[in-house]
Amino acid sequence: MATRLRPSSKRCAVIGGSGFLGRHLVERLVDKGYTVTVFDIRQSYTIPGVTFHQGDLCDKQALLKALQDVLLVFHCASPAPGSDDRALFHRVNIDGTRTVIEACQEAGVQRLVLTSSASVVFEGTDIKNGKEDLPYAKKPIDYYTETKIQQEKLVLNACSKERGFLTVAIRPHGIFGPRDPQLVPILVDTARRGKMKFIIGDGSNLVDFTFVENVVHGHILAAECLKAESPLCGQAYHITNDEPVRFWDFMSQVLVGLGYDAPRYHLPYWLVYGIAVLLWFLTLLLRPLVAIKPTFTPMRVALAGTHHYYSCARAKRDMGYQPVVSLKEAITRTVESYPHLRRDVLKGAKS
Ligand SMILES: NC(=O)C1=CN([C@@H]2O[C@H](COP(=O)(O)OP(=O)(O)OC[C@H]3O[C@@H](n4cnc5c(N)ncnc54)[C@H](OP(=O)(O)O)[C@@H]3O)[C@@H](O)[C@H]2O)C=CC1
Ligand SMILES: CC(C)=CCC[C@@H](C)[C@H]1CC[C@H]2C3=C(CC[C@]12C)[C@@]1(C)CCC(=O)C[C@@H]1CC3
Repeated sequence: MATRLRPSSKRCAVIGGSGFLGRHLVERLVDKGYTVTVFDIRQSYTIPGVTFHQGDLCDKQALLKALQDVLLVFHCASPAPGSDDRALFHRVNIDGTRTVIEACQEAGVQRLVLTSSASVVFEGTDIKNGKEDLPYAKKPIDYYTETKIQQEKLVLNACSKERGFLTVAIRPHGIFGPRDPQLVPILVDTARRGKMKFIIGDGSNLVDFTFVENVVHGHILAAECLKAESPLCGQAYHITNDEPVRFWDFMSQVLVGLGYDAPRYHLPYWLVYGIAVLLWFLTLLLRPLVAIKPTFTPMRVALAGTHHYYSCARAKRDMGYQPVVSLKEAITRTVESYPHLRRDVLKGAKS
């Protein structure tokens, strides 16, 4: 007679495990001896021992198949923040997250760790050493932020010690590192089109950029500390590098590391923001005729020209979090991981 083994606490599923953060998380979990199942709309790699389930997280039946015998779930799937598709954000981040919660509860999952974002409190104005008790943004700066807020509320409100279903949300900020499809590639593309000459504002604004391995470390610590008697239940935690840096110094270090010039000329913040808003309206008006994707969206200008850095004191206190990779080492490793984006290599490929 076949005997069914009891699900192990080292068995977990990563929803969004094919993405940038998700894949780093999967790799670390495997290193730590976890048995990992990935659920994602696409499969972008293979790792021996990791099981892949390709499907849409809005499909409960597909999720239920992937969550069999799983006690711990990481949910780090989301449409890309750069997409301007409100219906898609709503469907995946809000309706889809509701489906994830229901599927977890039906499958007997005990712990759910959500990747939220520190931007849930960002309204486009300065945040200095922001704590988790800041109110959610009343006027979210884009559809991404609007739906990340709803997503986080859904997950935290689902936490129930009575039902044995515990939840926690990790709020990283400005994740970067090897294989990131956003920050470095967009930066290099902007520089190659000659648009990275200008500093928006006076250049003194401090920002958190968080190395992906620190974000992964925060997620795993949260999962391992999430117990019925722990303070983590139903709470949100900032996870950063704990080394706020001037936005334009960070950008310059990455650009110079890859052989591009650092931005030098200053432009007034409100002028650039105003132009970005005008361009955004224009793209909306022209959308039926042409699809334009402006580089400087109001969101990016706000992120580039304001202070936005967060305290991770709560994560230090409740889960003993400390960044495992310093900002200096993280930038070096990131720059080294993009040899194909170096100016000399791209120039050579063109000629
Ligand atoms: N990058 C950053 O700076 C920050 C990110 N975050 C959060 O971290 C998480 C991970 O981000 P990141 O790794 O950068 O993003 P990625 O886009 O690299 O990863 C997300 C993954 O989820 C997949 N996915 C999207 N929609 C669905 C769906 N309906 N069903 C199943 N899978 C789906 C994506 O597939 P596909 O690529 O095909 O869409 C992708 O593989 C997100 O929740 C994001 O909001 C928070 C703070 C900062
Ligand atoms: C001004 C300019 C063109 C800069 C290029 C870099 C930007 C693409 C990044 C700088 C800050 C980044 C960031 C995010 C995406 C990439 C940047 C805009 C997020 C919006 C990703 C999703 C989040 O949850 C918050 C991030 C904040 C920082």
